[in-house]
Amino acid sequence: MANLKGRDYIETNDLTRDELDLLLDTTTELKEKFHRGEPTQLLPHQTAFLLFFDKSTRTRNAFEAGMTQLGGHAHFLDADVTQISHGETPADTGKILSSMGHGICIRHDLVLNQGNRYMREMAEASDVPIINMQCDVDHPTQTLADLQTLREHFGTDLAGKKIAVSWAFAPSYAKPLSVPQGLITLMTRYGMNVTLAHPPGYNLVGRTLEAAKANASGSGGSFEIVDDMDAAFEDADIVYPKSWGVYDLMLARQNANTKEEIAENQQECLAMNAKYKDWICDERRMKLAKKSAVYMHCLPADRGSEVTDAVIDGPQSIVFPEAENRLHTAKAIMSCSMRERPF
Ligand SMILES: CC(=O)N[C@@H](CCCN)C(=O)O
Ligand SMILES: NC(=O)OP(=O)(O)O
Repeated sequence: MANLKGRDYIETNDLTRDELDLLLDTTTELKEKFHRGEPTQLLPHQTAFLLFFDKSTRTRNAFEAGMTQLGGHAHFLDADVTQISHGETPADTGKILSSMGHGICIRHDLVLNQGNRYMREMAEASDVPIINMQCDVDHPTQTLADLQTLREHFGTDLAGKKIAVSWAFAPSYAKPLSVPQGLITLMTRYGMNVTLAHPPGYNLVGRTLEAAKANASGSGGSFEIVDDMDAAFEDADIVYPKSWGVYDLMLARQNANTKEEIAENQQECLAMNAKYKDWICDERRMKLAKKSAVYMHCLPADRGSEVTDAVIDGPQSIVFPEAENRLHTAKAIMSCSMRERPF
């Protein structure tokens, strides 16, 4: 029987199907109890540290409210106001925090080759579970909530469903690559037919593409890459259009040391994005998908650029139930990793 006590949750690909299913079943149980108003104090007196290198609305609040509902406390840490900003190492930070609490949750997503490595180094040194609240490789608490939302909508057998994970135009900022990477890696585990679409230059990290291919062949699903948003939407059951940054520029950020260099990198990325303003999810494109298709987005969405108001506020959109599921999955991940099997 699957048991995740003491385990890290850094990439969904680190877990077996049974372990992922345990998290999904626990999510369902916790969600039902939440809506019935029943207590779920599975982690009394426990502390989870929430360490953020980047902004958040959903993730922070899902983990903070979630930990309160589990009977424990979530302690928010802005990396900029800790000694991390003076160079204290992930190993030392992890050792200290794990001597004072029961779990460490981290968001470190903005630069390729940094966030995932940071979490792995901290995990190596710390005695408590490390939970990835978004890194450069994966956003596994988001994609688990997405999978939960799909199971609620379509039922637990998602094999054969077509999901279009497409790049979309955004003028706001160069968004991380981790959501599309996490989606193609996880949805292919569940036998889904995953189509990834993006303009040239918006490729994803190679090892996540390899994982998606391997996962699809292992589950009887499929994985393909196209350069045309319409083709991806054709006959899809699920569309998940969202923006992400230019691969080479996201990689080059590793060498950007000053605020000015990062701002320049951001401007170059937005200038490239502006070439593809027609990559928007609008009502015409939604008609290419199945009539029964659902629209998803991790949020925040750039309204009017990534998606029209008519689509995101329309009958096919499931973005708000999807966002609510961030709470229930966060609780499932914390309770399964920070104690014995709860149910
Ligand atoms: C962290 C960030 O700024 N952007 C995130 C939003 C949260 C994840 N769904 C992104 O679009 O990937
Ligand atoms: N979807 C998501 O992770 O949102 P936040 O960036 O607001 O946490």
